[in-house]
Amino acid sequence: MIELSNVSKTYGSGAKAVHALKNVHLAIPKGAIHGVIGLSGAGKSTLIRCVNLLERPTEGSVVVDGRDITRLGAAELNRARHRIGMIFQHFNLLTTRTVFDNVALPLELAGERKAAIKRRVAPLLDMVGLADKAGMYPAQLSGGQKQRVAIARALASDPQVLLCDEATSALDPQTTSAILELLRDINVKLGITILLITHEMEVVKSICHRVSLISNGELVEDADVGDFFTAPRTDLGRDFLNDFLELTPPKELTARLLEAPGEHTHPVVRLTFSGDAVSTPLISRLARECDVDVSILQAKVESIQERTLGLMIAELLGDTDQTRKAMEYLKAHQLQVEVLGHVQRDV
Ligand SMILES: Nc1ncnc2c1ncn2[C@@H]1O[C@H](COP(=O)(O)OP(=O)(O)OP(=O)(O)O)[C@@H](O)[C@H]1O
Repeated sequence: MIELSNVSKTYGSGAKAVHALKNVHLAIPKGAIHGVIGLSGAGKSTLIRCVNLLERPTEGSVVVDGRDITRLGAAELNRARHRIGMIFQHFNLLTTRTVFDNVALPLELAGERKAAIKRRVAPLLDMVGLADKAGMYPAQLSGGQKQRVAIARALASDPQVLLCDEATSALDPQTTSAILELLRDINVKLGITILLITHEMEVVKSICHRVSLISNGELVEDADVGDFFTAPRTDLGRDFLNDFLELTPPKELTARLLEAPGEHTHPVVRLTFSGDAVSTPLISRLARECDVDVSILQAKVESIQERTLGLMIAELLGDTDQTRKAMEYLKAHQLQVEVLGHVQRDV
């Protein structure tokens, strides 16, 4: 449905050139919900704006529903854009128009008749749960209600694709989940393909099927959401995951962590396990089979889509041979083992 091939975007030129996107390839099938995550300035907004040509790529093609929209003339591009809805972090509603008139706007611009507009807007307001707010003005609405109006407006021209630019970033957690629920509903009921950009892993976890990670204008990961949350492939992916899961070693331990092992040190490890490993009593088996003690400092079990993910930070207490054997044992049982550092052993 959406296919970006070799897309690059450079702002400015010469010494002031900013390479916001570099050779991006991205394929999103019809009906998918795809998230793009990245740090501030990574290129998320530029990427999503290239999909409806709010930004024109410097290079590459953007194919939406089989047509390369970078090659369309002005009139054709305008028509193509009608089938690509977009919602924004700050809603972008017209303050002097009522809720009804905001939703009606794209239809008015398309030259629809009043009666047809009325027939179209009423069910849309119903769908987003604002049937009783048609005559109100944006200033009289909460943030969540404003975003619902923006969603109804984006759906007015019957789009095949909905682009969401940090659509929940200005909302509190409860309102965020209600809006995400609505987006999921729209995806299921109307079969609309959704591309969203966010810096919130919670958004990705809640509704996305796949996720891409963007860093300095490059897509560095592109994975099924379950895979990304259980086994990110890059350091940045792991940082996002650990921040989201809040699984960082306690401060007093970090202060004592040494980078390299010493004569009387033992390793502190972060263990990530999924699938069968979650329900297997691996830690007690590890203690028995490798003759080590395991001191658990933090542990957490998360449900991500249909999969369970376990995380743990632990000290492995034993001599060098025992702890090495313990790490091999864990890896052999499909756990990811990351050595966070080493702490001095009490002797
Ligand atoms: N119109 C512009 N002119 C020049 N540089 C720009 C322009 N828009 C974005 N940039 C630069 O391009 C890079 C990517 O910006 P972009 O807004 O796409 O990132 P982002 O990931 O969406 O960031 P944020 O999460 O902070 O919104 C940044 O270095 C930014 O400063």
